[in-house]
Amino acid sequence: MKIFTAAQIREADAYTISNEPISSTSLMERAAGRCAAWIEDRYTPAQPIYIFCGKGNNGGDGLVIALQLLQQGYPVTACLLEYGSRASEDYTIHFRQLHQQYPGRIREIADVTGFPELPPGAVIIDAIFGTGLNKPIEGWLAGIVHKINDVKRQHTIIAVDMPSGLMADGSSRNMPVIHAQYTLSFQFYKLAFLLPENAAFAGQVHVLPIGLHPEYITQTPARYHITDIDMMRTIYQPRQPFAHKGTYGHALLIAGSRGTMGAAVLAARACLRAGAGLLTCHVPQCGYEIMQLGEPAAMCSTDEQPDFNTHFHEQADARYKTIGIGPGLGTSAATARSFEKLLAVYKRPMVIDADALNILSVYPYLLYQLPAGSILTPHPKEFERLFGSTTNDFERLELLSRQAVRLQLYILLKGRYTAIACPDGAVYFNATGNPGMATGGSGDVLTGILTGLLAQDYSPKAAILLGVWLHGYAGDLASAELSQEAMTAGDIINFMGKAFLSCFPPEM
Ligand SMILES: NC(=O)C1=CN([C@@H]2O[C@H](COP(=O)(O)OP(=O)(O)OC[C@H]3O[C@@H](n4cnc5c(N)ncnc54)[C@H](OP(=O)(O)O)[C@@H]3O)[C@@H](O)[C@H]2O)[C@@H](O)CC1
Ligand SMILES: Nc1ncnc2c1ncn2[C@@H]1O[C@H](COP(=O)(O)OP(=O)(O)O)[C@@H](O)[C@H]1O
Ligand SMILES: [K+]
Repeated sequence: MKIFTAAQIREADAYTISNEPISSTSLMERAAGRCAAWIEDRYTPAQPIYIFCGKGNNGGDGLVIALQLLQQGYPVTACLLEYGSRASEDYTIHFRQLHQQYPGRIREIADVTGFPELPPGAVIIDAIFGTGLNKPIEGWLAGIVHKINDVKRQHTIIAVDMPSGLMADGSSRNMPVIHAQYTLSFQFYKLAFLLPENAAFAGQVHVLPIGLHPEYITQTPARYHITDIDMMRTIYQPRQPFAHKGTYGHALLIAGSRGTMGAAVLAARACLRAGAGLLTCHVPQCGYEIMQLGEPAAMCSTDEQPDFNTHFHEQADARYKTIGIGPGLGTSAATARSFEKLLAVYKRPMVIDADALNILSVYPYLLYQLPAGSILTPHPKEFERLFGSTTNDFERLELLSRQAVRLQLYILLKGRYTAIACPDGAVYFNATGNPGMATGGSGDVLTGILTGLLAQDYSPKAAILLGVWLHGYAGDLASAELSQEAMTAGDIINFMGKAFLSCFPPEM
């Protein structure tokens, strides 16, 4: 699914209005009607509801929601914020209707002392600002935002289209922003919802389709995308009936050292669970039995060194469809030297994670020797070590994308919505996963999955989109059965089978 900027969303609205055609008032009624229906599905008509409206079209949505809920018998109070701006045309039209039909339900607020006394359990609807926000909220309006946030533990806050105060496409650091539990976003995600610095604002995002014109959506290029199951179904390749293990590639995993062999075992198990035909793991001598017992289906090659890997470059020949390197590897000088020699001989896209990334941050010239199309999988700290720090998440996203283009690599910045930056400048956010995956070893599992998919001849981009999706999906299945607290990285591997079956049900 494409993620459009606020300006593109305005264009999509305008395109729909002139090409569907539909009046702008009716489009607002359609959009706000979807919000009202969402609320009606969840709350009985006894539910007190306070709708805070700004004077633009987001406020207009609030008025339409008020009208519709009042017609259904909900005790709604429309709190209209009178901050001096001229009201939008559609706001004015719906204000007149509300004023005619329910004058007693309107409350005009002209400063912070006008903030209403809320009855226990009242639901707050935030329709103050949407995509039209073009500067931070200031003055007494900011006071209203703080008042709403002060009661967020006692009242559910539902934001219409966006939490007010949040910029759709830029940083809102240190600005007053509504802390919503739910955001009902029209037709698209906004980029701002997906970045960790905004974690407190949007809450659970529900994207409500409002019938914006499909022609605009397909014809307009977007730089950012969010993955979905339809995309996965175009990527996934079912196995062939006459396949043999050679069909699905031989992967080499270079991982582990004394004390971190678990990372290597997790990556190995995940690689096989992702479907690799054959897997060889290169481990230090101390890891031989651990690996053989930890994953009997993997073959094992041992290093000259007892405690860490130093001679893996001698292994890396054309037999291997791909290489995954890094989990638990260690960063000794001898390991780094072997990595450099590996890069001189091995030219297919590989997966580079954990300590292999840390080696790259100490020897950054190696970044230029990575095979084109290789995949780097940093978490935010590893990313910072590699590419430096930024002042906000939007700048970091820009840096991520710039580096992927400059180095012609795929770079995954891991997190709640893992950002997948491609060499062509596009960035995909992954939609699956949950905080149960914030547990040691989850990243090693991802490395294994990506290596396993590359071995099967998925292109790097396909392997990443599918692999990150399945990793998060398996994590979601694991958390549903085991809880976010009790699940471990190994459970993500254990649920890979159910993830495949549920995303790609086999044809009977
Ligand atoms: N037909 C359609 O297009 C549809 C639109 N829809 C809805 O419209 C929403 C976008 O509406 P919008 O463009 O009117 O912007 P909105 O967010 O209500 O702001 C209003 C104005 O406030 C001002 N302003 C900005 N920042 C400010 C600040 N900090 N403090 C004070 N004032 C500030 C600024 O005006 P300015 O001050 O620049 O003159 C801005 O223009 C969208 O999110 C969705 O909910 C849906 O109904 C679907 C159909
Ligand atoms: N809150 C979260 N929501 C979704 N996914 C998460 C969350 N926290 C962590 N993850 C995922 O778990 C993995 C953690 O990777 P990483 O930090 O490298 O772990 P480790 O180094 O312990 O293996 C990443 O793929 C990340 O996207
Ligand atoms: K809003």
